[in-house]
Amino acid sequence: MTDHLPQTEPSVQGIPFWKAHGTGNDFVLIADPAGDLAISPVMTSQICDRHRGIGADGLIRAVRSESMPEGRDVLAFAPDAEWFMDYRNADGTVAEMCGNGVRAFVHFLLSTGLADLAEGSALTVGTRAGAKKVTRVGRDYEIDMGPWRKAFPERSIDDGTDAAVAVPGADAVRGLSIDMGNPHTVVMLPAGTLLAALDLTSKPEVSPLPRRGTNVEFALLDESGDPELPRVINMRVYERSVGETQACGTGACATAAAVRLMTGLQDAQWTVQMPGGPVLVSFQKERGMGGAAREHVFLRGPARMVAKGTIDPEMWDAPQVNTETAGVLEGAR
Ligand SMILES: N[C@@H](CCC[C@H](N)C(=O)O)C(=O)O
Repeated sequence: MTDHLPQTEPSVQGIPFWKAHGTGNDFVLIADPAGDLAISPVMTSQICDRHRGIGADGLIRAVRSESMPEGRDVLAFAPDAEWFMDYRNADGTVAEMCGNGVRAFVHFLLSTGLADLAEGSALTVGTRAGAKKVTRVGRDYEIDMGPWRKAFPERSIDDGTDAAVAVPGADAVRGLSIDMGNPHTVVMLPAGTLLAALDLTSKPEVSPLPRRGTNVEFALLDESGDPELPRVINMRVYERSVGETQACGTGACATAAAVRLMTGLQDAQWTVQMPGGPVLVSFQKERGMGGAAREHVFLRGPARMVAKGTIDPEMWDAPQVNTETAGVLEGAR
């Protein structure tokens, strides 16, 4: 595969970027095959700013796995993981994994010619949560997200929950913390709750809080679905280091896993309906392993390209502070 993309060193030409989304969870993507770009947290938050930047829930840098230390760690056990998804949240912090992001990432690799993938074939990508196998299925992508696990296996109480969650204007509710490579706490709301009425303009308080913080999902089982189709869970999410987003892929997987645990329903397939659209979450026992078979979660959904452009050098090369207002304030002295 040739690196035919425009050079991405900071320069008078600016930095090429692409924008894509998966069920409304949107990302700025930058190709940096050799891992030359130093993208600071401040730079990331400026790019993701919806008023002063391009605007996105996260920034994804596509780096060849061999070109960064976390990528080389993945290559040690997944030698086919040529590309690494370097994922940053909108506030500039690094995240281990992003389910919608992986779909957008693979779609980006294909759209820009950095990778090829025939219908029905799979590509392995590196992430901070390990290698993920992604299969192209029509206009969708299906990711083997690996096994899920309870974040606090010793802590669940009788109702299957392990955490208290508080949102403004509502009584504290109970949740269950699930590790999908990144952290999640899932609250299953009682039937009849109006999901749209939840105030997710500020961060829900979670106690105990998983060590690396948590994404918080609010889930409502849809009892009115067609029995011939996968059961539907309606869900909203408050993402760690971002805020409310239209959709969260790892969150959808954590939600389906938690709802199965909390309800005892053992369905293998679930539709998780989020404000940005539905994804399909499936559970499958790992094949061919000795000992206890672990259960893998599969996430299927779309990814779409939106735009491509150039980050202007005025922004890219700017000092990493808000000089814009600093100048005005200086003049007022
Ligand atoms: N939207 C993502 C998750 C992105 C990372 C998350 N905010 C975190 O900090 O863990 C998804 O689709 O999974």
